[in-house]
Amino acid sequence: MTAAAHQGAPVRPRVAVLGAGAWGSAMALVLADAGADVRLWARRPELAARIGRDPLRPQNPDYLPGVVLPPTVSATADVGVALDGVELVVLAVPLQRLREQLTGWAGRIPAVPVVSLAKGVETATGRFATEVVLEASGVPEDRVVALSGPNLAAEIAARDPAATVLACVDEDVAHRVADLCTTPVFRPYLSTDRIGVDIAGACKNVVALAVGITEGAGHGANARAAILTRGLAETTRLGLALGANESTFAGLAGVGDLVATCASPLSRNHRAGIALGRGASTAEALLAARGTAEGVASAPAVLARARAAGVRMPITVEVVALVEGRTTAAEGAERLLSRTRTLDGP
Ligand SMILES: NC(=O)C1=CN([C@@H]2O[C@H](COP(=O)(O)OP(=O)(O)OC[C@H]3O[C@@H](n4cnc5c(N)ncnc54)[C@H](O)[C@@H]3O)[C@@H](O)[C@H]2O)C=CC1
Ligand SMILES: O=C(CO)COP(=O)(O)O
Repeated sequence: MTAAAHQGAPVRPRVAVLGAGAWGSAMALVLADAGADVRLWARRPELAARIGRDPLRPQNPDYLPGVVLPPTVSATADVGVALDGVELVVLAVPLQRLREQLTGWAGRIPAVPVVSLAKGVETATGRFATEVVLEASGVPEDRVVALSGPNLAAEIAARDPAATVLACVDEDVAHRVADLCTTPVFRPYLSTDRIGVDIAGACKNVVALAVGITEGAGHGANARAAILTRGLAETTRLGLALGANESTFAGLAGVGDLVATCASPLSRNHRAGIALGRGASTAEALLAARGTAEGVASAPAVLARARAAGVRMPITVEVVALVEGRTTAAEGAERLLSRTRTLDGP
């Protein structure tokens, strides 16, 4: 027993956040505010050193400029140090890099809940984020939790109020994770529809690109709302085909995240979409995003998954064509508007 525990001081749970980009760093702040000692793992030793230069005022200016993290966040580039004695592991690595990292950490992840923060589809396999976690880590399904919702990292790091969804097939595990990350301004809701939450998060990035494209092409609020709503309809269609619950798409991880991402200039996918709509190349749009815009890599994989399931996703089709340089925003809009008349809804 430590001296602190012996004297009755509360013992802070220890948690690991693996990935020190914007979202990993913001979640480290939330977990620390909720009472945890957080080990934030950065792939690059120089980033870990920069974050921890002043241990009383840790900062990650490259990803969260102007934000001082709580002193109970410590950074390391040694994953063994990060994982030592933790009650929770949070994965905050961009999706296209997640499998290689998890494979490298094989056998090192302790038997605790593992939370996946990524939103996307792996291009090589068509797998959604928690499917990659399950396959590459060997962690059983009842310990894998998808966290997703309207959660722009900069707003969370500024302690602006927000809600999110924690989805796990075992609701008790989602409750345990919620206990570790609830703060006065960060409120988790629970779900058992892990795959639905994953699908919603991946597809909203593609829809955010489409809304940005519409905006960049100079169209107004009506057009943007049409793309958002019909984007949600095709996302729901895919979800239903893959076994998700329809209600998930009407919740925080569905319409909630779409509204936040499609409305906010903080969204990297939104910014990339605006650039594409103005005629930028995909490479230029990725630079304009200033950070990971998962929708660009994920869109073709979402479409492949939809086609394999026999699901129509006309907006995603046009995003993919534009990202692959096969069409223009104007041609895409014309095709979408001239499609065969159909019923509203998914
Ligand atoms: N930033 C946000 O507001 C939110 C992001 N997300 C999701 O979280 C995931 C991570 O995004 P962000 O932290 O925002 O990205 P980011 O662009 O801010 O940072 C990505 C981080 O990953 C690191 N990285 C790159 N390759 C890596 C590798 N092979 N192994 C380990 N780390 C590597 C980068 O150095 C950087 O530190 C994405 O899937 C994103 O969609 C979800 C909700 C909110
Ligand atoms: O997922 C997000 C907000 O919920 C962040 O969106 P971007 O990845 O587009 O910045």
